[in-house]
Amino acid sequence: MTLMPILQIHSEDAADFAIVCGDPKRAELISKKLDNARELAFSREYRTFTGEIDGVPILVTSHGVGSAGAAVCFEELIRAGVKTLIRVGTAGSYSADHPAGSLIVSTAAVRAEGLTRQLVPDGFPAVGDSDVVSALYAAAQESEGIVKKGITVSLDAFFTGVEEIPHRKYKQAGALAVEMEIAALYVVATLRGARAGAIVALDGYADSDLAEVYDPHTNVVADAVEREIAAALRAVVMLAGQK
Ligand SMILES: O=P(O)(O)O[C@H]1O[C@H](CO)[C@@H](O)[C@H]1O
Ligand SMILES: O=c1cc[nH]c(=O)[nH]1
Repeated sequence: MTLMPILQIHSEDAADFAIVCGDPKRAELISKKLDNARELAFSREYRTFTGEIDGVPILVTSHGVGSAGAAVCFEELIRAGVKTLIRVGTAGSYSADHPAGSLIVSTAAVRAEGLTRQLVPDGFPAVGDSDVVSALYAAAQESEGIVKKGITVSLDAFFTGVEEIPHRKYKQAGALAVEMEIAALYVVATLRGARAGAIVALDGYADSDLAEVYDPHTNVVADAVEREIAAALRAVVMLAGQK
């Protein structure tokens, strides 16, 4: 039995599946959908619950905001024994075709952050596992509302400084939305031999042309978060059945 030094969970409590999300309160919300849910640890921004969905053991852990801290969470979950990680997050949209309340399943992420540059060479892709992405997309399509799958962008900066973030170019190249941790998740999972996927609920526009006041605390976003949680849990059950 090994204690993970930062998450403060023991390897004996690990499950094959983990859902990860930025917000500790969202981790608690997800835990309430599980059978036999129990809090394992709340260390720094990392809050971990254990439980079961349709008899499948699962962990839920919050990873905080930003790739560097999130990567610590992904690394320790994998070291503890987790084999499949699913991020359930929020993101800003690049298109009025998928406004706030829509869901995006991330097939791959643009590595527009600094953490993965310290892990792998330039040009190394941040790609989701095809089985996990397919299960998430199939599960999400069972829900109401707009669901798309495609490339997302992972940034370090949430608020801009004097440097321009090339949102327009990412959008013209085909990216659908922007958030902060999927690239780290996909690179860490690939490096460590785990598999990962991600689904995000859109909470507004990130594109400078479409930008609006950022307010992720609306009913539209809360409904979308509920739908993505349900989709992620359905995907876990589907993936567990494929073994
Ligand atoms: O809602 P979460 O999972 O935190 O995801 C998004 O929200 C945070 C920014 O508000 C960043 O962590 C970003 O990736
Ligand atoms: O990183 C993020 C997350 C949600 N919405 C955004 O616009 N950006």
